[in-house]
Amino acid sequence: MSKNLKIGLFGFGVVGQGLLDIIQSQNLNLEIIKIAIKDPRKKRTLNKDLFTTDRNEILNNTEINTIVELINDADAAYEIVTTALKNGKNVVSANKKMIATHLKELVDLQQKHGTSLLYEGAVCGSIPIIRNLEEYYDNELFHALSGIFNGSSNYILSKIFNDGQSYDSALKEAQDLGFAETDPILDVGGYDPKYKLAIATAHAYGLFVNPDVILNIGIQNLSNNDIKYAREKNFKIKLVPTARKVNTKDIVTYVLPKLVAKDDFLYNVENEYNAVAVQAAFADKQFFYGKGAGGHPTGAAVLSDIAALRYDYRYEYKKYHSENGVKHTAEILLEVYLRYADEDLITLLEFDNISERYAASSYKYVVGTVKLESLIKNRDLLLDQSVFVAYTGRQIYKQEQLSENVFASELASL
Ligand SMILES: NC(=O)C1=CN([C@@H]2O[C@H](COP(=O)(O)OP(=O)(O)OC[C@H]3O[C@@H](n4cnc5c(N)ncnc54)[C@H](OP(=O)(O)O)[C@@H]3O)[C@@H](O)[C@H]2O)C=CC1
Ligand SMILES: N[C@@H](CC=O)C(=O)O
Repeated sequence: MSKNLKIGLFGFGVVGQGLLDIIQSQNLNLEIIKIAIKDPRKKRTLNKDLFTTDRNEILNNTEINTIVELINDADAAYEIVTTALKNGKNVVSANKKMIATHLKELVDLQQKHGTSLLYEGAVCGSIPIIRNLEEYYDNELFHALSGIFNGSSNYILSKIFNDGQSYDSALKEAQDLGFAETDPILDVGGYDPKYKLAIATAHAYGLFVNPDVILNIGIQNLSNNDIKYAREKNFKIKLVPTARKVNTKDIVTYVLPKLVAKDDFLYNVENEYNAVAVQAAFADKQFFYGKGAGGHPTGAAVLSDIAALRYDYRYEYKKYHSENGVKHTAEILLEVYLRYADEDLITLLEFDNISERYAASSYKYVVGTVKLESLIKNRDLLLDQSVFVAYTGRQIYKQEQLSENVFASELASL
């Protein structure tokens, strides 16, 4: 029998409103009892009696059995979600930063209190990737995932590459359309896709990676020279998170701008659309595509989670509980395009090999292979405005990795 859901909603912004629009357009067996917001002076589209600024009015209300958390404050979201789970309430959340940062604790809390936390809307908006990773793919056979996990930065890059728009005006549009985070450096700096990557990695491999150890380089330093370089070689630039097994136990993760060629799955993913390309042993490549930001697409994913709670659905984290011995590594060589100003950076990064070099007074770049560990070690220098890094898509394997047949086939993929 399906449960009658009595909902306490936190947040009535882009996603909260989007969810309400969808709920109001359908005849669903659920009821929103109360909505918590932050600013009591804001004009609302619903009766003011439905709103509160006191979170305990919802968290301590015994009639409410389901919390839907859609606020833009990760610390407050953590307090709300953990209290709700401890109080025996099931939770749906779209807060990727909060979930990625506290995932292990949130899994333990669900187990301890017999409650369920679902978060499909937190990763790639409307694309049902978490339930697919959780239910469909076996760990041994899952090789890699990558894609476009951030609608705002993809919107900006699309406007730049397709319409010749400026970075600043495209960012402003992404903000006006409700795609961007409150602080847009989370989007353009690659933090938001990093949180999403950490969550996806947990469901793909059973590996919980602290987002702080994942390298994220964003598009905030993109210059006209970088755009010209990419255009001349018929590439587009996309911001691409990747998680990949480099042998049977080691998993590498990173978020980097990528030079994307016409035959890449991601080349035609534009605007706020997201995509996830998956590589598994026998299924080979698969591709998920859909809107990754915006009130209605994200609201649709949130509603799908709410509906799943009616039937007591919960993530079982089977790969994590199987203790499969997978671990995180940064021991990998990547080929990158690097624009720079200071020659010392080239020395510090200890390039393994440089295949292309250009130096004029106002524009210098190299293309070469570098250890991911070196990029991580020098991350602060890579964030300087004079620097832009983009992955070319070539990953160089060590001889022992190549000798494991099953992974050698991945050389030219994802
Ligand atoms: N926008 C998008 O496309 C997507 C967003 N997300 C995630 O969904 C969440 C919500 O995003 P979005 O709707 O865009 O954000 P908005 O900024 O549009 O709305 C945030 C809402 O949270 C409320 N709020 C903030 N702090 C508190 C608090 N302490 N207690 C109660 N309410 C609070 C605000 O109240 P008030 O109205 O009073 O200001 C507002 O209603 C974020 O975690 C975001 O990362 C996920 C996928 C896509
Ligand atoms: N700011 C995010 C919103 C959805 O997660 C994005 O742009 O993708």
